[in-house]
Amino acid sequence: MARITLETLRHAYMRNPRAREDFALHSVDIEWEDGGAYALLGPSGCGKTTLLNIISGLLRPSEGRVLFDGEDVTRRRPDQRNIAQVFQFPVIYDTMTVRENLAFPLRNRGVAEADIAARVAEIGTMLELDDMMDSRAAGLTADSKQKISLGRGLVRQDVAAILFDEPLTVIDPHLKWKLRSKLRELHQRLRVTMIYVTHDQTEALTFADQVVVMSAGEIVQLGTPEALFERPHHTFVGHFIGSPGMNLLPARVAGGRVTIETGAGDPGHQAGAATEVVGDTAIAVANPAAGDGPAEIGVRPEFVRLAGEGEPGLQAALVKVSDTGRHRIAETRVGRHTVRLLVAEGQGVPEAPRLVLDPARTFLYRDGWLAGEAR
Ligand SMILES: Nc1ncnc2c1ncn2[C@@H]1O[C@H](COP(=O)(O)OP(=O)(O)OP(=O)(O)O)[C@@H](O)[C@H]1O
Repeated sequence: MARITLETLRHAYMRNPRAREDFALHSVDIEWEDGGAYALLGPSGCGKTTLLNIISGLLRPSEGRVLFDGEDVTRRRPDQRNIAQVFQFPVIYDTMTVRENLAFPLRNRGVAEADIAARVAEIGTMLELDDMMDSRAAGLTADSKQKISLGRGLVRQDVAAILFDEPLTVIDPHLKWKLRSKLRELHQRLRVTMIYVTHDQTEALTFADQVVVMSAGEIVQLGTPEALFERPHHTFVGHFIGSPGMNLLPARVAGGRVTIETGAGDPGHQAGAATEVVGDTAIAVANPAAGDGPAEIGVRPEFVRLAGEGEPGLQAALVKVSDTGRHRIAETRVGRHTVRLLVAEGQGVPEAPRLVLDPARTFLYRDGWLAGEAR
């Protein structure tokens, strides 16, 4: 096992990259602790696979260094790095039995036969493959084949890390949940560094102790699932994590005072009388609002509530209330902007509600980043 450090990595697939958009990865700096369970989360095309392939050595970065326990491995080939990688689709030998497939990575490295037999049996049991150990892989379902792939990734005990690239894509939805919990349990037993790539927030949040969120070739936050929820470092994290995501409203800072720009006075604004917001509304935020200029306010629907009788609040207009099964969500307009909030079962929402944003959970963002926070 190893601590993996990525130092000022950049990668471009094209020759002579010039513009920022020519790079698939921009200046990635991160340290993966030895034995950690990480999820690498981000939308399609943000650079997750590129990052994973740089760690495993399938790809050499255009710039920067990869260190394992402080040792520079940037120029080492995959087979010299001791990394196990599980891909989206099964990589197995169809003509071999399940047992032979699982044993293969160990035989390849000259592990003693008695040790192979014990380890293969253990992994087979963990993945519930016991009753098919002597069947040929060719005849098995896609689910079972992918379980073998997972097993081949997990079977070696000497690896620096195991990398999973969307490994449950081909798995049936009900089995997906089970396997994800299984992987988490295996991590707790094996304590090997695991990096699990996904674009699915549920998958990331249930698997990992630490989630690395990527957007457009950049890491925008590394934190626990709670930290990503409670204090998003970037508006992208606020929006991408959570269902529904964070409310974002254009704002302005002047002399330390933060006001929401409701857009109510804009010529294009078609609000009815009840929705009209007169002027801009001062808002209390949790982080420093230093420096005048344009900004954004972010607050999650969980931290917006209806004002009580006579309590001041942000004037809004109700658009609709929907029930997702898990929550009731009220969608409102504040001037030109949408603000969603969670409302309790049976709680009435007036046509012209006033909204209170929890000042401890309302943040100011500048150019997308949480204001006043070190990156
Ligand atoms: N072999 C390649 N040649 C050229 N461009 C590539 C290559 N592989 C990836 N890219 C580009 O690099 C960027 C990052 O791709 P990457 O596959 O790393 O993203 P991803 O987050 O893993 O996406 P997905 O979830 O769709 O796999 C994308 O713009 C992609 O088009």
